[in-house]
Amino acid sequence: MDLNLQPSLFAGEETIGLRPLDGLHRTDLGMGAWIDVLPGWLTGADELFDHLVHRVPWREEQRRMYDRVVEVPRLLAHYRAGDPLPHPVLTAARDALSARYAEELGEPFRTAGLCLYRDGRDSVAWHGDRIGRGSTEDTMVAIVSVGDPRRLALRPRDGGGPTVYRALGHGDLVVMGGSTQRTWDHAIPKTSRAVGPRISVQFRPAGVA
Ligand SMILES: O=C(O)CCC(=O)C(=O)O
Ligand SMILES: [Fe+2]
Repeated sequence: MDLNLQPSLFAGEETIGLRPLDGLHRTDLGMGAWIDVLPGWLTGADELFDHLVHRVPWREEQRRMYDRVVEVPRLLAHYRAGDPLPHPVLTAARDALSARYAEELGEPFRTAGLCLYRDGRDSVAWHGDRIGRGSTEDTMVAIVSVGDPRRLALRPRDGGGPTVYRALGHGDLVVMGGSTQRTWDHAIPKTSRAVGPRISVQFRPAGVA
């Protein structure tokens, strides 16, 4: 794969693992929506990036846009409930998140979607994860990011209020919860800055997409 992979300063030095979830910080977005953020949850993020970029069976996807078929500007991989994940730390992350949010979520995280943004031209347009139950029910989508940070943008669907940004990469965790998927949209905007690749891993409960 032709990726602009920067050699890491710390390559091979940090063990891939998880820090405690204690430092999670919640931001109330209003309308029952919130995000929890924990920078640097994952240690050895550069090593994990390297592993995932080479081991995951990345797919290109096309999408029909009116009368045209367009390339989705990022690479994708999807793991259904029960599928083995591409690194044991992702299984540990999913289980730690399920335990942490058990009471509030009422069910475990089950599926994992992986996205690879090769450079600043890769992106995802404004959307909510509303293909499944997220359109009608409160739910959660937890995202672990490795590689160069990209901005996750969130804005209320009704047009009221300013856009919220969080730069995510290098092992950061964000959890979108409550009504976020149906009352807010999110996006990874394109950027003209010179950025290296980023991989995001999204954990969702069954029936949320
Ligand atoms: O890359 C990200 O952090 C967000 C991806 C996303 O919103 C999605 O795949 O639904
Ligand atoms: Fe999304």
